[in-house]
Amino acid sequence: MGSVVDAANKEVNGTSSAKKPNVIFVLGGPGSGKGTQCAYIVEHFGYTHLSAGDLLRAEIKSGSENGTMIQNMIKEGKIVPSEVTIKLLQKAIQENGNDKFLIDGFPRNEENRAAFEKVTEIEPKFVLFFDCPEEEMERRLLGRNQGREDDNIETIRKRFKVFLESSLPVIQYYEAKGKVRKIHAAKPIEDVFQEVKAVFSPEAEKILELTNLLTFYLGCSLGSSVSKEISRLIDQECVLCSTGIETHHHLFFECEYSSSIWKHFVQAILPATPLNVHSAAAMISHFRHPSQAPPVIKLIFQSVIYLIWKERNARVFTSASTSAAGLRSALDRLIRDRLLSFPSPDPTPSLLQFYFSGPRPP
Ligand SMILES: Nc1ncnc2c1ncn2[C@@H]1O[C@H](COP(=O)(O)OP(=O)(O)O)[C@@H](O)[C@H]1O
Ligand SMILES: Nc1ccn([C@H]2C[C@H](O)[C@@H](COP(=O)(O)OP(=O)(O)O)O2)c(=O)n1
Repeated sequence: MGSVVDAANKEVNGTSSAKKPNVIFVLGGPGSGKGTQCAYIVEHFGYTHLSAGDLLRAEIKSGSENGTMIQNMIKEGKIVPSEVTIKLLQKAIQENGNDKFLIDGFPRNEENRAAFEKVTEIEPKFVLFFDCPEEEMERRLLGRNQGREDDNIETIRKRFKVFLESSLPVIQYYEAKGKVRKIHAAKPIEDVFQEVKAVFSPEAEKILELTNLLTFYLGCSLGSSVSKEISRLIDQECVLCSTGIETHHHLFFECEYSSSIWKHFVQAILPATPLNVHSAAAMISHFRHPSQAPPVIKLIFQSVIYLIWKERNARVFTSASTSAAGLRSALDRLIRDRLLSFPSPDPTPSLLQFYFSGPRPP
């Protein structure tokens, strides 16, 4: 049976308990510079580069039974069936000792994306998207000079069409999940890499972690002003307790002020004070009975995270502050208002009645 932490990992990352490699999808139109930048990332950040196109071309060369089919599809600028490409990617991942991969040129359509997720249960950490105008990509492809059969103007135009119709929707899918890191790719190689480097910096990692955390709890993707504000949340003193460094873990879970808010719900509704993002997620996913519990618990988590974040911002920007007791009352009101707007489930008691079986603020 999986542990609570396993379940939490699954809830947060969409992965099962087995250690999954860290995957970044590298997407962009043909000739946007994906392969070129991947080589730099490998050198600077220790990733292994897997190019779906290179794996397919190697498969043609190897004389495999699929070779002719793959060759014909590439010549036409079409996308090879997912099962073929995914098998090659899986094999390459398994044969490699590394645990972090740049998967370049994949997923190229919705079928690629859904099949990869289903087969591997891997959710990318983020998607690096090289945004480049068509004229520039065309110029680069015509000058690429690697002897590729598909770098001729007729096939290039077909590949552009496939990119717009099939690949852009995949990027939009990840955009809605807050996972796309867009790079302006029309600049000289070194300048593009400066932008890429910023995405891989330790600071960016912390921002990514916190953005994912807030997106997960608030159940929506975050606006750019929130993302900008999150980027400030690094290595400065916590404004709620003034005794710790304001990492996301500290701010939402460890801080005395925040943990006193969580404690308010312990025993009656929550089994314990959540110590971190994983235990919080595990609590949500493990409360299956009674049926009223999961939505109420999810709402409690969203509301606590939301109000702690709001309180933190009020202190940073307006110097106004609310005591922990005041915040607990505001929280109680917020939760009751939200529960009143939920449709009543059958059978009774309602979500609100379930919530009232918990503690009242002092
Ligand atoms: N920023 C850039 N400016 C000019 N040429 C570039 C740039 N990035 C890549 N190239 C060149 O453009 C061509 C296509 O780049 P490549 O990395 O193979 O693109 P992709 O993998 O996206 O198809 C290559 O010949 C490469 O040397
Ligand atoms: N996921 C993928 C990736 C590439 N392919 C095929 C179809 C693409 O036109 C070719 C070339 O892809 P590759 O990523 O090497 O090159 P470009 O980004 O088009 O320059 O390979 C595929 O069918 N499925």
